[in-house]
Amino acid sequence: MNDLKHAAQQAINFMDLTSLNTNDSAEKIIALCHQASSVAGHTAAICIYPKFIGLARQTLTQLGANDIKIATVTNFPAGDADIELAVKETVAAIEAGADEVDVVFPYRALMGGDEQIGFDLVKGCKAICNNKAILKVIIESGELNQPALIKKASEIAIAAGADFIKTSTGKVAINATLDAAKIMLEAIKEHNPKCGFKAAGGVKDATQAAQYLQLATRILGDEWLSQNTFRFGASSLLNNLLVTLGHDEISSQSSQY
Ligand SMILES: O=C[C@H](O)COP(=O)(O)O
Repeated sequence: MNDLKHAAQQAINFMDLTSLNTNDSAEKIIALCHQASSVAGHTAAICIYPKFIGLARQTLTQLGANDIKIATVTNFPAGDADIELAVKETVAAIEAGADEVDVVFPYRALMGGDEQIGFDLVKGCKAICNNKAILKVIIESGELNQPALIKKASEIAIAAGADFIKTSTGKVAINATLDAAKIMLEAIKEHNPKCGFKAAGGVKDATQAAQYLQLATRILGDEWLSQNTFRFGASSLLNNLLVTLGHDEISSQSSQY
């Protein structure tokens, strides 16, 4: 297998196949579950709105694909500084059966100089997730924009117990970038290499995916890289990876759903 194919295969295994659109429907989520159990292997997770968790669980069970985790989002996409609401949404997500919760860090509060609220919000959500779900913290690196703020948000999230730090919601102008990823991966290396990293938003092809994987390997080493520490959050990457691996495009595979 050449390097690009190897990266494509890894990226499938490390992917949170995502659908977080206002027009998501039962049919679309069922199709997403089918796509996630791809001919080239299962993705790590699907990432969907909380109201679809039950349907996704049922569908994945029918497919014999319960190894695919169900991730959902809270405090999303605004990243408000309302701890009570973020915790309440996280409680509801876990009660609905989420395996993984991607919570948006109150990044605008941090930009306004408040470092405490982000810590408290992440700590509050982590206390709910503990032993039941893993917590990914979306720092919204494209909005933070400045390297010092990206580093600070990463450090706060890690200190408050994040299982992963994640670049972006996919809903703002700038989503995952290699520059932001480098800062976040270095923060993980410095503060807690058990914390994972998720590049989300705008990762569209195997070449881009390979760049993120190489960066992570360069900073944290080959042994660090696994489904437990690295994810891509992506809605359209899978198709390109399948083609890279010599399979049919997913649109034709999923047209029956
Ligand atoms: O977390 C994942 C993103 O929302 C998906 O972004 P994308 O549509 O650019 O792949």
